[in-house]
Amino acid sequence: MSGAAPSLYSFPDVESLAQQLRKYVLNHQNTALNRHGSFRIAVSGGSLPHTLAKALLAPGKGTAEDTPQFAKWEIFFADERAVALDHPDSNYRLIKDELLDKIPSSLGSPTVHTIDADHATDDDPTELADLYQDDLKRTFAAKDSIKFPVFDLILLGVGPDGHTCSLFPGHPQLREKDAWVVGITDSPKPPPRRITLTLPVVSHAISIAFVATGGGKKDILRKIFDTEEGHDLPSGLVNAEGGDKVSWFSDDAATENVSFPKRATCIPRPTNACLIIPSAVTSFLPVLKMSTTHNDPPKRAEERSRVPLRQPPRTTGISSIPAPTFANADDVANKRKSLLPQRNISMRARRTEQPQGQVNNRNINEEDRKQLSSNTVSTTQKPARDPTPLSSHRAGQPYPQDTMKKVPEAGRNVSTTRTKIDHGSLSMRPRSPLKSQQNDAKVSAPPVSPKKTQMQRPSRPTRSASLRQPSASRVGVSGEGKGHTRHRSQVLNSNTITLSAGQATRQPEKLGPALLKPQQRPAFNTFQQHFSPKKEREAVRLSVTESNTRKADSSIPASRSDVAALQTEFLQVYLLYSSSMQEDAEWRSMTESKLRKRYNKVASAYQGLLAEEKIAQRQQNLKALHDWSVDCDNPANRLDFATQIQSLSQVIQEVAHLTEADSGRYTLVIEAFEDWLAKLENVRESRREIPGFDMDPDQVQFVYPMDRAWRDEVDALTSKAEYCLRGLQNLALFALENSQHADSSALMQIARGHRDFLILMVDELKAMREIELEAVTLEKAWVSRAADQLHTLEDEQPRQVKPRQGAWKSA
Ligand SMILES: O=C1O[C@H](COP(=O)(O)O)[C@@H](O)[C@H](O)[C@H]1O
Repeated sequence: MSGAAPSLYSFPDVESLAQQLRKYVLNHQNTALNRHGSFRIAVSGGSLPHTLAKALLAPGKGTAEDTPQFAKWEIFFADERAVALDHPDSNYRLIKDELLDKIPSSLGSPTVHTIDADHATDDDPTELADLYQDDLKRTFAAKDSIKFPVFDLILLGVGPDGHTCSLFPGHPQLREKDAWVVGITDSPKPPPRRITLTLPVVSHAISIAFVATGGGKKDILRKIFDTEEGHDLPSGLVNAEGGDKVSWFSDDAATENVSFPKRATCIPRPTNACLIIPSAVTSFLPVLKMSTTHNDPPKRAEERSRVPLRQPPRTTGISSIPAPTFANADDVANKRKSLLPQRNISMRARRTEQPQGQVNNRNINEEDRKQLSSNTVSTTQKPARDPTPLSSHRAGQPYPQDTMKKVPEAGRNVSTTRTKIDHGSLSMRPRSPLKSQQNDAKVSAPPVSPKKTQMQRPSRPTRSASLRQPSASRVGVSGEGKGHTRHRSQVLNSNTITLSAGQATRQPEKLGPALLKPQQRPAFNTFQQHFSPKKEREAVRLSVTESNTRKADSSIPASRSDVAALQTEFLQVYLLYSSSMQEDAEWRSMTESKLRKRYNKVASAYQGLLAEEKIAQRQQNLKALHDWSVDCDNPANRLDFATQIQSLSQVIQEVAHLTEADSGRYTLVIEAFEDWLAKLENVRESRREIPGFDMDPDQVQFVYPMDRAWRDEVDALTSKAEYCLRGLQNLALFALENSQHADSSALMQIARGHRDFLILMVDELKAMREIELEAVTLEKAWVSRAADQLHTLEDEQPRQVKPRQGAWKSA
């Protein structure tokens, strides 16, 4: 159980939902392709295919990120009805009609994993489920045993009863802990026989998305998200198990009754936090230890280590080196244990005995294996673990004639991609685990599943030259004095020896006895080459006694073996770097998601408080209004309730007009006064700088009084404000000022706010008038003093020029 909550997205309509779903799916596609080169998705039936088709077939932006790369898709079914593939109830047929048949050829064809058509109508769907599980194993556990497959994305629907996949409320299959796929015969929704992925498989997916639209889903969504009961429903269990890996894409009609916090936009989860490795590097990158997802619940760490790692490239050459997929010794030990799902014995009691053909197949495989061993693996040979003819087939490509047969067509000319397994042919299809164990007891042949430990290792001479191990004769052929660092497993210690070609001599202190017989050096395996933990390294110093080819450029590695070793170094550094990058990205995304959750929690708590506050405020207002109206009935009040309300509303309106920014009358008189005050300050400042009356008379500045219009306007506004104030103060409402309800009501606060504002307005208007009068008086005094001083001066030193008449005289 993850503990974190799923995301519930609610969009106004299916169109906007489809847009976001497209982004979400393609985001997962791109991440998956970067991680392992294919996109492994499971889809449901019901209403989902229609919405999915709307999302994926819509014209995109034309960018690579916004383009479905169907050729790299592996489509599985989250559940399937046990009916023929062309039956109207078939989920395959549904997705085929809605989506597959409509994919433009330019986007490629997905590989679609259908149920086995031959068993689709069996009375008991157990075999059908097992065969589908086998198909999953071929994709997810081709190389290694794993506990559960890890889908890149599972798209689910939800029924009105809360079922998802074909997991129905209260059904015993909900408790399945080991099997990947189970059959049911008693589905409450027709048809009764079905197969379905199990709950642990669903919850192991990297991401899980439900698509639920329309008013028909509103009750079940409310139940799932808002009630205790909903947590036990199959879809509620997916929420609980998947936690924040789960996203719900719904429309407003479906979420109408849900109180659980909804989101209106889908923020794509940073699933592409993984390092994007250039394809040039991945082509020879031995393994990228991939954390399946940063969302895996921590308690599954042990399981996580078993999930399939990066798929090996399918080409040979340097990329054909078998990639070890276990990071440590424990894992290697684990590898020997079967982690494949073990079906509960009682459930399997009904199963028929393993047909004899299975044993034959094993013999054939064994023969085949021997033949493979005797062959030299060429650089163009397919790796032994590559899909056999039984592996899934790409839509649109021809099927191998001998290993499949066409599935009946559902009205259109589309062939299914399910391969038909011919038990008489060379079959590597692993049986279900229990069967395998039973057969292992009967047959001494090795298990059919091509486990890596049993696989033919490509013979060294044919491996790509660039990664070929240095042969004894090549060890010494290194750059002149340019030994490079190697892992100890690569370095052959010896006393000084002259190599067979007589070309290089090792320094005695660097070489151990092992090099005395360099040819007996244990065969180097590719696991060591790439995965030996970095050991203490020593530079191999070579004293080259003869070099006919390396003189030109000592910076170029001496031989292919040097190149191989350098590549190894590079890859190890690269792996270290990439894993630290990935850890960092995972940490960031985890922190981000924690923060987001915390933020959402606070935000939704705040929203809740606001809503409560609103309700409380409304009640207080109603109460205050009521009390006010009651008070108005008091004969002491001259005005009736209606008149008082009107009077309050007039005041509110008047104040709003007067104070309007830029054009309100009160605003304008204030602005004019502030300008005048600024000039007054300037004049005073200039007089402070040149004290007394020493100033050149032409430079003298004077303070002019405000004009008459301004004074009249101030007086008029003062009267208006006083009038409004009187109107307000006459309201009976203020008699309730100390009453418990009315006092804190918005109504009272508004009335009180206006009253206080008007009081301040009157005060301010009066203050402006007084300041202006005082300033003018002071100015007159200053001018008269200046005039007196001038006369005195003139009497003492008669001047030629009489001072100009002061402008103040005109004031
Ligand atoms: O029977 C099924 O129903 C569910 C829900 O279908 P919907 O039409 O209500 O969306 C579906 O997810 C499942 O695949 C299908 O088999």
